Amino acid sequence: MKLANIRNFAIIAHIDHGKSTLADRIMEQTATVSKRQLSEQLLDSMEVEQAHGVTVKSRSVRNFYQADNGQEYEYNLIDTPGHVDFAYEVSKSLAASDGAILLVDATQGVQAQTVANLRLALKHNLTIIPVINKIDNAAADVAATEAQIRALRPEFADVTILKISAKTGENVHQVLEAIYQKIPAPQGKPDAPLKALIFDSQYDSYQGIIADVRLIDGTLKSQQKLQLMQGGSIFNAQAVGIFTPDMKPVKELNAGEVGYIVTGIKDIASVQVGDTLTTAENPTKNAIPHFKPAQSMVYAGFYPKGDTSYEALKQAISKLALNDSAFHYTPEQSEALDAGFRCGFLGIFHLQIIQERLRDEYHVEVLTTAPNATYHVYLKQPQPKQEYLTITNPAKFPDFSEIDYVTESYVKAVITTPNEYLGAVMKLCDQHFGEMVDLDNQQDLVTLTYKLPVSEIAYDFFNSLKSITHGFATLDTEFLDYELVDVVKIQIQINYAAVDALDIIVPRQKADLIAHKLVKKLKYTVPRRLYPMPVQAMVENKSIARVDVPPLRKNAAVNGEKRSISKKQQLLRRQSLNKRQAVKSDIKLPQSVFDAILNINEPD
Ligand SMILES: Nc1nc2c(ncn2[C@@H]2O[C@H](COP(=O)(O)OP(=O)(O)OP(=O)(O)O)[C@@H](O)[C@H]2O)c(=O)[nH]1
Repeated sequence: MKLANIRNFAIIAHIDHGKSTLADRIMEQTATVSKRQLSEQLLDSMEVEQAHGVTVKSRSVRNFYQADNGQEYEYNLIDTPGHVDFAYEVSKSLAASDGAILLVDATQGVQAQTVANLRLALKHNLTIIPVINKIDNAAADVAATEAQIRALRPEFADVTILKISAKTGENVHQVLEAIYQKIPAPQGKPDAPLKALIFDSQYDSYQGIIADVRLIDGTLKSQQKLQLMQGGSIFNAQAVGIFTPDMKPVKELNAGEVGYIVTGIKDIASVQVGDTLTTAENPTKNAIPHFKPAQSMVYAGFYPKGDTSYEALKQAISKLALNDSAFHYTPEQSEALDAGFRCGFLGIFHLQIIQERLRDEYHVEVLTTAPNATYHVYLKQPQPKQEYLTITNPAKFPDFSEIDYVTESYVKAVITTPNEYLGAVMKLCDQHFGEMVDLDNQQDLVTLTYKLPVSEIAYDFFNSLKSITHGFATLDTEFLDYELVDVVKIQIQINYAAVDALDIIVPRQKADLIAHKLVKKLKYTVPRRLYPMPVQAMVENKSIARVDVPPLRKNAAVNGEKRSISKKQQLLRRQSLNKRQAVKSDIKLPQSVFDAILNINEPD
């Protein structure tokens, strides 16, 4: 296809505004897939996506469109996720696009993620086509939505805003026509040396790493000798192809096109998203500027569970990380749980999706520790060449006697809520040490901007926000900086033995409350023994809360047991022996113990 007839575009929107449904209609109306083939939301094929009804991974698909002007166009469409935790996926897709369809649900109007994704698209200099969706819905307020869209950008003031129903297909044809009329063709040079952006990748046990590429210049063929400019690997392309949306091999990919390449490389670390692909013989001079790596907001430990071995978990995690470049991991060792990994995520929903993908796609069982934020700990006697320690695992938090002060990562949280919930939202933010930065009132909606510590929103903040606003509020977060905080570590001892995997860092002000809640929860989740076991929460070497996990059987010393005196004495001897032995904890902690910590930070 000649460059002038290629269009690469993404569909961006707030969550549930209909991106995947529009992608389905586009594939149907361009006959990329037949109506019969088209199960609903064809591109959301992952199990987790179907279970949650959301897009998690971006996906690209090539369509051929017979336009009303008599010409044929190649439309490379990239469907993107809408949830805040997957903004990094969106930004990778946008780097491979020249334009974006900005879809807004007429029943909800412009929402937080509409604005955030539009901002991202403008950062990539994309041409935007605003489209109003769900006009068939009785609750649609098309005029109000149109006014909101026009108010977003000065250049939207007099553009045509299309009004469609992705569900019924009404006016989707107008979108197909607007794509070639409005979005520019790619700018590449077909005769220049090969320059291609790797914007995604996945691992196949037979074919090795398969990378999604967007060609800027040149041609990419199978059996070509290729080179990765950052990673340095040199390899022969095993095959090249396109997504239709299934993988379909083609002879070559040309400047401006989007497709995949089978690298044959099995070493997972050698292919990085954002790298530039070129030929080994005649390489391009300048690499494409690298993406900014995604910044992890929350961390949690992953440990093998059940029949899963450490090696199996390691394999699964490294393959998954290849497919999700916002997911980071490093090996770690816990006294209580042995060898595992400290993993970084963009948010709690991201963590949940990764857990489920490990289970569904890699069939490994994972024990997940309670999530935490990142801390910078400044010591009284700093280590040489190290101003502060970066702590992503509470077990590594230094002893309080060595600490001078601690700073914690903060985010800017933009919350959009209907007016009636304003009071409840402000109260929630106050309870989480939020500091209001801005309040903007537009008709029935209020947009609140808060500065919040990551640890306060890492747990259940988003769910609490959804619940107090009956699902109407939206949350958009952006990393700000590190700020001074007064925090302490709560250490848990079960039967007098410290369990490092249960360590948590909390604000000093809340330590007492959280410690009491925590031991109470542990009372019913720690597996029982034949004897009672104390569970204690320690802060700065002092026990501040304690409960006893009840024994499995009655205590032999309890009155009313119909046994002989000698039998009782024998039982008592055994019980006290058990107590003395339990110096190092040998208790196998089930997932429910860690889940008990998950929402500990929430007000009752
Ligand atoms: N009435 C009506 N419903 C629609 C229309 N378009 C999408 N929907 C429905 O809206 C819901 C969300 O649509 P999706 O296409 O999954 O939305 P999405 O933007 O891809 O969502 P994420 O991938 O989670 O960000 C689904 O139940 C669709 O059936 C439309 O034009 N009219």
